[in-house]
Amino acid sequence: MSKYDDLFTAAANEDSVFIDKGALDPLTEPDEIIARDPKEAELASILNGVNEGYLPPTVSIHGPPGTGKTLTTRRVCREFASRHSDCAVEYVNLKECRTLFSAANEILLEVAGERKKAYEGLDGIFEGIWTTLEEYPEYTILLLDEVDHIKHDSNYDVSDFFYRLLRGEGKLKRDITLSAWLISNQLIDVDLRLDSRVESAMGEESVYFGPYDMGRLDKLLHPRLEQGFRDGAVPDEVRSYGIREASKRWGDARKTISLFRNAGELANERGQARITKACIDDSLDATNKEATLEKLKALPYNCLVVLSGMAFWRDKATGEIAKSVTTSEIVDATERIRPESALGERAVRDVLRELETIGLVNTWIESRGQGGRVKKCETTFDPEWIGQALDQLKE
Ligand SMILES: Nc1ncnc2c1ncn2[C@@H]1O[C@H](COP(=O)(O)OP(=O)(O)OP(=O)(O)O)[C@@H](O)[C@H]1O
Repeated sequence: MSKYDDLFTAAANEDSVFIDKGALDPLTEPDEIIARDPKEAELASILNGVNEGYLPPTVSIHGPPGTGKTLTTRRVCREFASRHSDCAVEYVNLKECRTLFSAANEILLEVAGERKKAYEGLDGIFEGIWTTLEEYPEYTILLLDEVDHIKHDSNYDVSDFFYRLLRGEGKLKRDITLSAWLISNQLIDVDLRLDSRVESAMGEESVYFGPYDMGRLDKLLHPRLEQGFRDGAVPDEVRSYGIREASKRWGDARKTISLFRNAGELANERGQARITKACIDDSLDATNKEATLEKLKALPYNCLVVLSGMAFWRDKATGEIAKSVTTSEIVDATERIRPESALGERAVRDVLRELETIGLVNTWIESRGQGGRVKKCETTFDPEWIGQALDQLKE
């Protein structure tokens, strides 16, 4: 026997709680969309416009993460297009696009299979898009996913980008019918502060995907748990407990699927034939931490500077990171940690407002008698994770 035979024998787990772990990967496309019939009907009714000679210029598909926006919208649109030769659907995810130029180039790549060079500018890219779409069926639906990730950059303005997409000269000249479906966590015209000329060019249509309640999460998880786990590995009361906690905390299908997979891994590590409530509890903490670290790592630079400033001060007695700090303490800390990117009081307040909106920080005003009033803040998660997120970003 080679050392690898021993290695693989030791790694094999005859008593694993899993029989098909792939079923517990949220990236695995399910055969069926579950518990979203009303949303599928709303989307179908908008699509039916093709039969009536009209598609809205934009449709906003919004709602919190993991609520099935992408899965449902893509599936329903594709099924529709496969039944209507006068309709084409293209899907582009804008998550990794750092500039508006690269976002437009992603769209061009999807429709034409090529990218333009920087010197051709947005004009060149949009010209390429319209020339290609001229050859397309009468109606084109462009699904733009994670559209809230695009931001103003030093060369172009988001409103300008959308104006070209909706009312570009090349498009109007060729009489192209394009319906842009904007998938995001926020209502896009509010989030991106689009100007009024763009707002008036956008459609009114919007479809909201709310968080999943317990009943829906249960239905959604049922086939995955059946397929993923051995018979009896997830006792009924543990399954209900996990689903109840997941719906209370997140209402997010992706996180709930991961919750059960992590809990199964913990049961295996602990040599248990079944998942217990303790595995769910530990997995809830781990899933929460994982999700928060992901959120932190995706934040803009100034947000990370402010959070580092919050985690700078230590409690003298315990040595732990101070639970709450004032805005001037944050300003002071940013000067000490990163003098080159230190932030003033006003900038810190703006960033704190942003962090509070996305649920990472709580702020309040504290009265100090004669000393006046100060704004205080604390993180909604363990502040030690800030350092961990920064370390992961350096890796
Ligand atoms: N109704 C559903 N039926 C079956 N599986 C679902 C359903 N909703 C979500 N899922 C599962 O959860 C995963 C995440 O869903 P999806 O990507 O559509 O969410 P989203 O709302 O677009 O999330 P985000 O805003 O984070 O992009 C899907 O890949 C799928 O595995």
